Amino acid sequence: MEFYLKASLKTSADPVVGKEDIEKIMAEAEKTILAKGAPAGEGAKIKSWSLSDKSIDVELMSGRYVRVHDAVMRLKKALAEALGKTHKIGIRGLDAEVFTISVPAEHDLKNKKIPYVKSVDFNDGNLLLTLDVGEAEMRNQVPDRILTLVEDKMEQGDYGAKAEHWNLLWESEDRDFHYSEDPTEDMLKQGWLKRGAGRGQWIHGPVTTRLFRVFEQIVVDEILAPLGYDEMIFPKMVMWDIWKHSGHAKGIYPEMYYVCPPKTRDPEYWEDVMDYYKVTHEVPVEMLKDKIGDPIGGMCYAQCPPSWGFFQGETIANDSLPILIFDRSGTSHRYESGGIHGIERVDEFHRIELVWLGTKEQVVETTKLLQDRYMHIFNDLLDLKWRKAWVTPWFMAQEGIAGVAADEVTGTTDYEAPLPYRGAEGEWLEFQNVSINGEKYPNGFNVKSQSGEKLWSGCSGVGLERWTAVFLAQHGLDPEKWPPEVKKRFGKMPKQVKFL
Ligand SMILES: Nc1ncnc2c1ncn2[C@@H]1O[C@H](COS(=O)(=O)NC(=O)[C@@H](N)CO)[C@@H](O)[C@H]1O
Ligand SMILES: [Zn+2]
Repeated sequence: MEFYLKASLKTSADPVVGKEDIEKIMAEAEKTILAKGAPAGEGAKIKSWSLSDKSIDVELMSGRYVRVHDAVMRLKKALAEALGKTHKIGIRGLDAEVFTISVPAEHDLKNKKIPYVKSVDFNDGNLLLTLDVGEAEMRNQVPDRILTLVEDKMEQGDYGAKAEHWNLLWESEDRDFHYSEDPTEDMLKQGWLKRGAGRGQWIHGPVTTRLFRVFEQIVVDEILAPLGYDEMIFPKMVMWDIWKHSGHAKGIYPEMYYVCPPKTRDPEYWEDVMDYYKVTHEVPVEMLKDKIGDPIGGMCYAQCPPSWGFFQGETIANDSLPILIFDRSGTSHRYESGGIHGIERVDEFHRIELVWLGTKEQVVETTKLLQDRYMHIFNDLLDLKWRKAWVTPWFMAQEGIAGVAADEVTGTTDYEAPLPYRGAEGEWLEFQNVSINGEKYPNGFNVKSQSGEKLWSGCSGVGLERWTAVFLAQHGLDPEKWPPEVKKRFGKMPKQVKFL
């Protein structure tokens, strides 16, 4: 896999006066700034460079490490310092004249309409993507996301691009990580958990269960109690009708777990199945197919849709608004992409789902209060390296729609964190999100307000597997090394079952 960039760094005056300094930087760069963060020899390379009377033109190449768009920013910084200080020449901007990514691929992409991708050419086992990106896109990791999107397609088969929309909102300061193992591997070794019998399913022992409950308690103590959220229990088997009103019925099919009832409770009807098992000790799945009814819906997927059945068709008194509720009553199930994953990507997961509804002002205010509380939790209690990004609203992604919502307020903020064991350029993991869903659900479920003002809603999904994956990936498995607020709540390590 190879990145190539031909860039022109626009200078405020003819850079030839700084030729010596530029030569020095270009000569050393591959060993210094373009090598930082990469395994030996895998940094970015300078293929060529030259000066025009108003720019420094450079050709860069790279593999997976120090990608050309990161490399050119590092070069720009070094050149700007050198030229600025001694020659009072500024670097005005950066034009990417040619930006290509070549990826090994078995086949061409079916859907070539990917944002910022000018062309996709497939020949002899390679996909050549020609990008049309500016400095902002290069800073916002757009090329990385295009690569991830294309690699995901390779891995999952190219079933239509849900082009990701992603814009960095905020990032915490860097932290030194003293641990860089894959926490799932470590937890398996220490017997904290075991893989369940099902795909992407885990059995949590006393230690990880304790950690889940510590995180849950932090959410209760720091958010739900102080901000006045009331607990409810949302149904966990979701009927088609709910997903028709929520919009999931447009696109949920490839990733949901379906639920079918028996055609009848009459035991005689099932006698042949039971006899078959008793004789063969095999479950006659083929026979079952004719004896079960049509799927009535599926297992909980997004967690909030079934709550709207409580408000559907109602008019809500003004003094009941804003309504602040949450649910942690059961599991969510998604038929996730193939391959063996750690606990960061599972088919059965545990989430606290917060839902709030009211007028637009009330929802925007509630969301802001919530974001502030999360900022406190991740900076002061969990002590994480993390960031927030504005992304395609979760409900659009789940309906297979790309892009962003109509207005600039409606949308999803993804909370992401690096997993040190994935390496410096490794993909960050989304560990929760906060969304303003606009009028979508009150409209979808026909919910009105006494004042007649349009109702808005928001929701936030706190994934306990994800919090745990991020927390342990950054802090390791030794409670002595955990931030005090987590260590205190965790208490004494539960006794471990000893397997001989
Ligand atoms: N396969 C999975 N494994 C573990 N956690 C998951 C998985 N899928 C989603 N989650 C958790 O659930 C959170 C919200 O999921 S979401 O699809 O992004 N958003 C929604 O469904 C919204 N209804 C808010 O919950 C994610 O941020 C993540 O923390
Ligand atoms: Zn939700």
